[in-house]
Amino acid sequence: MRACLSEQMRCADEVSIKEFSISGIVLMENAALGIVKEIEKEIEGGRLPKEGEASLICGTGNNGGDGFAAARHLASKGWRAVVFICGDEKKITGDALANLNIIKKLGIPILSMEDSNIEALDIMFGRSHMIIDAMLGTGFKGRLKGNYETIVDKINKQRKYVLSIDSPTGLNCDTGFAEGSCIKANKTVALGLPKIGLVINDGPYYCGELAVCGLSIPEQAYDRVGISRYLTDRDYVSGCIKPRKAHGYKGTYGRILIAAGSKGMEGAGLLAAKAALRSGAGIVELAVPLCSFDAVRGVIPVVITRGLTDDGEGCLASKSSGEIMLALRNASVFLMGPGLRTSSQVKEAVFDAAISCNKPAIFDADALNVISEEPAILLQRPESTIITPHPAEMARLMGISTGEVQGNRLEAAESFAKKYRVIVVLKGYRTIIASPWGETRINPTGNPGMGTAGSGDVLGGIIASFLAQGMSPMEAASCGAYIHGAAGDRAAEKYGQWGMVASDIIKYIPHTIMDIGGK
Ligand SMILES: NC(=O)C1=CN([C@@H]2O[C@H](COP(=O)(O)OP(=O)(O)OC[C@H]3O[C@@H](n4cnc5c(N)ncnc54)[C@H](OP(=O)(O)O)[C@@H]3O)[C@@H](O)[C@H]2O)[C@H](O)CC1
Ligand SMILES: [K+]
Repeated sequence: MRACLSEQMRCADEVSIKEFSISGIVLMENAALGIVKEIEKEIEGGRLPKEGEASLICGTGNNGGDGFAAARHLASKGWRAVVFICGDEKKITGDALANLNIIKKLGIPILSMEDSNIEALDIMFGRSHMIIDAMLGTGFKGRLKGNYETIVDKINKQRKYVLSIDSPTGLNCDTGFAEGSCIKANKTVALGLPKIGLVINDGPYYCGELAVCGLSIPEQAYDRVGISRYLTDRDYVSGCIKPRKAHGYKGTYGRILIAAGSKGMEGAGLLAAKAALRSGAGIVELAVPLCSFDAVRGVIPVVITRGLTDDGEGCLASKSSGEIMLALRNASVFLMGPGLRTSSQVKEAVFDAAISCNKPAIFDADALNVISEEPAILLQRPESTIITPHPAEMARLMGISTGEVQGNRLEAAESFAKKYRVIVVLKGYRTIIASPWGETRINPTGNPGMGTAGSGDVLGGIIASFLAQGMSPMEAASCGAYIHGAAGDRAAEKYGQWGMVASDIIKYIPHTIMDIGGK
């Protein structure tokens, strides 16, 4: 599913209205129907009573208009809807005014700043079973002004069920950060497309559950606006995980060469190798420095192992790149980096391999740490190269601080991907997958328990595996991040976020793939 900026949503709205003749009042009506449908799901799930009192807190823009229309539909379903208008009623125009006039005629109680003391809100909220936040949506900018901050704080204090229309009031829909007070919703119904700020940074925290109501805006409208950021969803992943061929054999599912490890860091390559096999790769060969060879040989019987010349100090020697190139002749995909450590010889080996390898490749961990000394080396690789940095590695690659990366995750990943013509998988909360051609995907799965040693090695293995099985690099990176996160979510259910370790993520890869439709 696509995700967009507020400005892009406004443009898509305009295209729908002007070019496809879907009038604004139709969009607003669809919004109201979609909101009520989501409320009905909450009733079915026992999170709301069948009928009760709903307080709809409406702003003077179209977000408020959605609230007026939703009040009408709720009233028709037996709810006692009470509307509170924040701000100057005279500012209400267009479709929002049309809906306000309807609810006035229907006799739905409407309170406004003029005839109601703001303190009366506490009594109103106290009686309510549900508070609907229809104050501000995509029109909100900066920090809450006027009475909004007080009202938002009052709503949050109530601890009632809160549903936000389009966006929690106070949240910047583009950045996913709130500069001041912000509604903490139980559910947010995004209209049209989810805005980027709802799915990154603090957005998911304020949104609660995220539902999307399409409003009948056609895909052509989004194409016209050029929206090329996506939230990876289950349907996308299950579409990429194709049934295995009846006549397939191990060679059909690719052969991966993993160059990894150093003395004492043998686990990294083993985790990547096992994750690759558990996600369907045909053959996996693990190449480690000779000094680590005995520690990996036979640990996973189904993994082929190979020793590479070491530097006598526990790491790869620079001349190992020739041996890597030999091994790569049989491979369809190359993964380099987990546990290599950094040294000038490792750097030479990585650079030689990066320049000489013409197979699809993934560079991870220490391979990225050495590449960060001269990132331009990536320009010598084919465009399909994937890099999987965590925020500190991304910061090193870009020569900025980790804080700067985390404050602008999307922009960091996208600008690096474009500049160095690689697919960037920026790990962390809501992993970003950015391509050189402008397509970006945000991954919704995963949990804080995945911040554990070896978790990134598992991700590298899964991506390599999907690549080896024929997915495009963008699909492999996006589906890899999704399956890794979803397997991590299962591991967290079983062991808890505190207790789970990287090998637990691997344990749940097969079930996660089966669940998504892979036989
Ligand atoms: N997605 C769609 O296709 C549809 C969306 N709809 C809904 O419309 C809103 C967007 O409506 P819009 O009127 O453009 O904007 P808002 O209602 O979100 O907000 C406008 C008001 O916001 C005030 N504002 C802005 N910044 C602040 C602030 N920092 N503090 C307080 N108030 C603020 C602004 O007031 P000014 O005094 O600054 O002018 C406006 O009054 C979208 O989110 C959907 O809910 C359609 O209904 C259907 C199609
Ligand atoms: K809102």
